Amino acid sequence: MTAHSDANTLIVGAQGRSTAVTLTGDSLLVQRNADKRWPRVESNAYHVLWAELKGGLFNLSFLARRSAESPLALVHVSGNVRIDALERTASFATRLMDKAYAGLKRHKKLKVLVNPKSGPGNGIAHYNERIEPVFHAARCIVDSTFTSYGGHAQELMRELDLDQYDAIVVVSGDGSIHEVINGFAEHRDPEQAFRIPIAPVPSGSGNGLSLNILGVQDGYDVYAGALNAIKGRPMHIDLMSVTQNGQRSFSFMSQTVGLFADLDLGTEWMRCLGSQRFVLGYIFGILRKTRCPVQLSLKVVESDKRKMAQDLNTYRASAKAQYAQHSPISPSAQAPTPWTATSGYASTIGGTTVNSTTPLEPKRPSPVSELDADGWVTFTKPLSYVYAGKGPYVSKDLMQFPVSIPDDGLIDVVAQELTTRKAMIDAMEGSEHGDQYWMDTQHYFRAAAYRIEPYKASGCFSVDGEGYPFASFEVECHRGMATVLSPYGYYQAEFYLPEDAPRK
Ligand SMILES: Nc1ncnc2c1ncn2[C@@H]1O[C@H](COP(=O)(O)OP(=O)(O)OP(=O)(O)O)[C@@H](O)[C@H]1O
Repeated sequence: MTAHSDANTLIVGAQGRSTAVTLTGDSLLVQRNADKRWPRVESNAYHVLWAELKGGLFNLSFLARRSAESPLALVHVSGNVRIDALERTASFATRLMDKAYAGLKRHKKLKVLVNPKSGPGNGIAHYNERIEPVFHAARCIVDSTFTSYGGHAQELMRELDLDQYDAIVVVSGDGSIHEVINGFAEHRDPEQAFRIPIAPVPSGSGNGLSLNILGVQDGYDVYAGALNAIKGRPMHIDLMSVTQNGQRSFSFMSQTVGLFADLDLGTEWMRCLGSQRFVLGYIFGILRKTRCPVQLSLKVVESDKRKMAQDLNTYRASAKAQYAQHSPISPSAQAPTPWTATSGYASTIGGTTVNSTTPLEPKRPSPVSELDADGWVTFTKPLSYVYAGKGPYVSKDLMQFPVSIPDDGLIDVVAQELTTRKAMIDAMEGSEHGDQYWMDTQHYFRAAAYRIEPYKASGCFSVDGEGYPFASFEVECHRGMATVLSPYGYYQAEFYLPEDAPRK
């Protein structure tokens, strides 16, 4: 063992089997000379779940990676402390805990919902074997429910006792998150319910929210999701309300008709394949090359792709700075081009800046009609699909909304023109990085609202991956309405202007 006993290092355990724990700034190094498989474990204070001296025994639990690309693993260290080292050990544990929970609550009260049927059906095993041990190590107070049927999570959230919990942890895919927000919306005090943060722990097929919050490396890692439930800070996100046949429901991630709805809802029988089912469904859909039988109308706020990418980077820089100071992310402070119902809107369509009172003068042939008296335009080209939502990833293979901002009060609406099979196959290349965003046939709008009117009776309509009737609907955005926990304070997805992109 190379560690020596200085102010930053604690040595515990019997000689020959001792463990040295070194805390330098926020970095944690654990050296275990008796552990031949993983003798040197590097981590940091954020990943520390608990450290304490109890009955002459030092205990430390934390998450760590074997290498930069590895998933997280749960590590427990414990060792006897000599009587003459008790005081020093106690103060080391206190210092480590103060760093580990700087600005954060300890002993969080968590309501955990586990969907046993999500994705390949691993929810219960994930929970028992990996997630619950993390909450136990962090001394959280946990109240867990394994959902028994579709709609169960929504019922529970509708009746939730709001004073009882610090966060709602959802061990599932996006369908159960959809239920949680709709349960909150039906609560007798919805405003208060939506202030309780939601922490997704991925065990579904798409896990879009988890990917957006934790990033691609950690978005499928249940340890990272569990840690975020303990250590993440509240981040406000917009919700979208979908009104159809006089009924309103809420969506946190996406609404889609055409190719992507067909592949999402039409591949339920391939659930055991995890996210691979979406890739197969996409290929089947391209081969069929069906026109999406709807009319799309929008209240456009922005459609200049370069400007939207620049806005994203401005937003991220500001969110990073704000989060670094441990301040909660405020919905009003950072979003560019805020839209309010009373101010009208400024927008760029086809590269020309317009506002709600000036007629459109596009430089390129515009893909939309002229503004009507109420500020709506209609998309005029034949469609392959419409995909609208918030948050860059809808699954690990598809960054559908690369420039999305969590709380700008605007919906990102993608209208994909019907184009050649080759172009659609080519669009798969780099779609995990959002490269399809730059396709000329992919029209991308930031909209305050949009409307879909089918002109055929049959088709698929998916909201957050759940099937809805194929009938007219309208979507509005509700700024910063829900709260999630986040380790970063912004969607964890990199997206660049083509000239700024790092070489792959
Ligand atoms: N015990 C249960 N039996 C059957 N269905 C359930 C049960 N518990 C929850 N559900 C339903 O399972 C549906 C799918 O769950 P979920 O979205 O979590 O997984 P997924 O579809 O695999 O993931 P993703 O949405 O990320 O692709 C939800 O709509 C939920 O209503």
